[in-house]
Amino acid sequence: MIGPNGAGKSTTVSMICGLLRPDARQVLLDGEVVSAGNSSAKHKIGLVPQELALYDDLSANENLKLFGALYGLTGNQLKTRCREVLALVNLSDRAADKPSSFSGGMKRRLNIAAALLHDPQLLILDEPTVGVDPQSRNAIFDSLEQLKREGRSLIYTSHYMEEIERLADHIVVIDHGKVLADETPAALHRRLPAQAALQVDLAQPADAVLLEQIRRQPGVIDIAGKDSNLQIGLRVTEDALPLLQWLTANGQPPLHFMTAKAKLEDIFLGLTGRSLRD
Ligand SMILES: Nc1ncnc2c1ncn2[C@@H]1O[C@H](COP(=O)(O)OP(=O)(O)OP(=O)(O)O)[C@@H](O)[C@H]1O
Repeated sequence: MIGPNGAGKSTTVSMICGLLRPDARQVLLDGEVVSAGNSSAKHKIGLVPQELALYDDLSANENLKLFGALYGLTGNQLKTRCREVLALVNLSDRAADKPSSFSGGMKRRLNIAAALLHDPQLLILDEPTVGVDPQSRNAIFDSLEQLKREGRSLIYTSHYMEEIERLADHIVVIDHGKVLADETPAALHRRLPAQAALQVDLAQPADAVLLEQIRRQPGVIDIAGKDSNLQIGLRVTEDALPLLQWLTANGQPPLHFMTAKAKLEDIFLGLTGRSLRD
């Protein structure tokens, strides 16, 4: 789920977890209504809240034991689960240390471990990478990808399209409490008029006549850049080869070229607008 600041992501997460009652309709999990009073449905959910929920005076393992006990785990089962979730988030060697000595990324990973103790079917993560460095972000994503491979469902909120693109099989874009798109990444991508970009360096600067000729070639949506360095928006990647052949045949063989898939970020900005949010 992606949306700018204040879009309603955390509110939606609170409703899915039964922490907030929707004004209309209801949340169903496996056909069961999720509500404050339905602990069987809530037991199937693991929540990683936006705010860290850890006790600084307890070690990582003691924190997990406490959360596990709240879910009704005891004895060997509790011990085993603590060990398993610490391994999943790569914190086994820091089990005896207190979160106060952890980096932001390690605290986030411990928070994820806490949400997994009771082996939930559905893991909900509310912007779990806020304030973490790229290394920790990558480690978090490795763990989440492993959970996906194990068949667990994830609901992940973010305002970074690159995170959503890496993880999601289905993307929901929300803003001002409304769903703006609800589809697969491929379907969302198809909404872009130019789904590919071709960057070319020509031997000589392109004049107005050449630019107009390029603009009329099949698949060309728009042209940016200037002189001999052009960025050409193409309908699909397959339009690149005929265009490169046409340039060569018309005395402008590209010195360098590169194709790239257009970014879903543009769709996100197109749907939610470019104005700043507070
Ligand atoms: N469907 C809705 N209808 C009306 N108000 C809503 C709705 N969803 C959220 N809000 C209100 O919008 C505000 C921001 O919501 P929320 O904190 O859920 O946004 P967010 O997307 O999680 O933002 P951030 O990225 O900054 O954490 C809150 O005051 C919330 O009560």
